[in-house]
Amino acid sequence: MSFFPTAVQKFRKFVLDKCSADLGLYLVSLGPCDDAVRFLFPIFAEYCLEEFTDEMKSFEAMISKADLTKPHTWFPFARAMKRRIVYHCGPTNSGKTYEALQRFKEAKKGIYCGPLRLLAMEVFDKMNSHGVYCSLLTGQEKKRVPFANHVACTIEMVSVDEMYDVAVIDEIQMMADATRGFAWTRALLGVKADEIHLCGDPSVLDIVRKICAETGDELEVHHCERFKKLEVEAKTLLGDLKNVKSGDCVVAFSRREIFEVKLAIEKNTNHRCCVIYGALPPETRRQQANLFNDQDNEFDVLVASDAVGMGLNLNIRRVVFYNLSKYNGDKVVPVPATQVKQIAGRAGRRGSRFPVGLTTTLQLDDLAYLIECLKQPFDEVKKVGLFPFFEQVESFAAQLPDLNFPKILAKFAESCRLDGMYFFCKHDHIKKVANMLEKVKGLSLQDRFNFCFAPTNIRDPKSMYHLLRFASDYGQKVPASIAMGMPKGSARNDTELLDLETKHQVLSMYLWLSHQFDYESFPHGKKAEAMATDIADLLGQSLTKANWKPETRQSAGKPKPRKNEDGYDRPKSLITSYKE
Ligand SMILES: Nc1ncnc2c1ncn2[C@@H]1O[C@H](COP(=O)(O)OP(=O)(O)OP(=O)(O)O)[C@@H](O)[C@H]1O
Ligand SMILES: [Mg+2]
Repeated sequence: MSFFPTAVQKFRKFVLDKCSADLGLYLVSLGPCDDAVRFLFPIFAEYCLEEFTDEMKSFEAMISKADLTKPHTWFPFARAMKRRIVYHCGPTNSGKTYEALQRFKEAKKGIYCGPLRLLAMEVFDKMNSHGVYCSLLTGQEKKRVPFANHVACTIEMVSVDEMYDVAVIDEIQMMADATRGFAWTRALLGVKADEIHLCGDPSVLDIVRKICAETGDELEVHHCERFKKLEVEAKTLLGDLKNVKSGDCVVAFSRREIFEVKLAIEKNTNHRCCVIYGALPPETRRQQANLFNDQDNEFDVLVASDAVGMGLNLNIRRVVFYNLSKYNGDKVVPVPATQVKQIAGRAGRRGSRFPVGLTTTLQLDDLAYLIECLKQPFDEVKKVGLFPFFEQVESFAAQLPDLNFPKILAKFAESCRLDGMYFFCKHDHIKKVANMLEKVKGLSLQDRFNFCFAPTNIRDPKSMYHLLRFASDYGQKVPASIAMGMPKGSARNDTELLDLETKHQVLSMYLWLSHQFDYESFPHGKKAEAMATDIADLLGQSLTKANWKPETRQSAGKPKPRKNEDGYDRPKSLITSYKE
């Protein structure tokens, strides 16, 4: 409340003038404490209602517009339906998605939604190969298959207007995700399907039960067990990557370490390594996964980040943790147990040549933590994520005509009211983009809101530069060009590989914008799609032959340090542990 400081000042004067000596002594005896607040606050509120009637009315109007309580009432149509919810609950690799997809396949009209484009593509391919016409809908791709009554989409693209017989919401535990959780909460509360199949671990089972009690939906739980137990290999690799074996997936938690591990394994053993990490486009991750799964080639080891934790069908015999700590944006912390379990659980896959899964660590010292993580029960989630729709932000903004978009968002987050089961999702990405676009003219509030959801790597200056350029063109009603050349060939060093990653990212953003906004503003969608496919191929070729020292995005492009006598600058941490 902007009048709060004045109100406090006037109220203090009012109390000093009016209160009796005894009351004064009582207040002094209380001192600054909760009891004093409990005693004075109701008087202060009444005082404000008397003295600041208009201000209080507009404050009340503003707060009422930032009301995120009772989110289940936002979807009256879904509330009017009798929805049957089946929760396929279990650890990774326990057949949850498989079971749900059986019902999806049998449905007359069905929707599948998952956290990654990769998962949506996987279901799209699987259904069409089984003769079930299925369209694909992600922020970047819209593949409409004629006569299709099924659609596979990413969670953010779920329609809460379309009617379905069966809906599958995969990885439902992501409702608790600090940043994206709201997308799953919205899907669960709003999807109009008679039968909804949730797939996930037990961590959100209790809160789903509570939500169903509020929505009046019927809930059935199917507990799924791993087809084969995951076993820990206690002997570890004793710190030596020479002990890596065919079918291993070595997991490292930074892009640099991934390339160092690949370099070390290919230098010191006969194994060749595929590579999978988050900055890679889905097509390239799939290409690397197929290369690894294919037995008839020398690429029989996979080196991957936590991106391997979800979505890819990988025939992994053993997950080897190179280390169990990761940089969380400001410091290096132990990898959370839930993530360790998710990743370790990728080992052993029913129907693959490695049905029994093994997991271990490179270093003996890490083994105890791995075992501790695997033993840890799923911590019960107490709150799930929410984030306002544009309409809610718009009606809130109408109360604060002088504030710009970033300040409106901040005020909304500060003022909004939530029920106990929900939290306001973190939105650093949105804040950063909103602030950057402040200087762009010609954008409506809705344009700004929509641009904030574009898939951008906010830590990559080049990616942010292109987003700013696209938004500026849009604001000036100039058709946005791609303004990016095709690389001549695959990468010869890490700087060029990073550049390919960024280029693909920018094209993927252009595609997303071309679907989000109108064709006239982003007319080169087809060209962007073709370039993205070619770059994904170049990335796949580059990864297969990558044998260079990794850079970081910040250092990439800076003059390379002097080469030493044997012709290349040694990667610091890993190679030094091997005698040349
Ligand atoms: N009843 C079954 N018959 C044959 N194959 C199955 C069956 N259930 C699961 N599978 C196969 O086992 C593998 C793991 O199944 P699925 O992907 O459904 O597990 P999940 O619990 O969803 O795993 P994740 O947690 O990793 O998503 C898949 O390759 C799937 O095709
Ligand atoms: Mg699954």
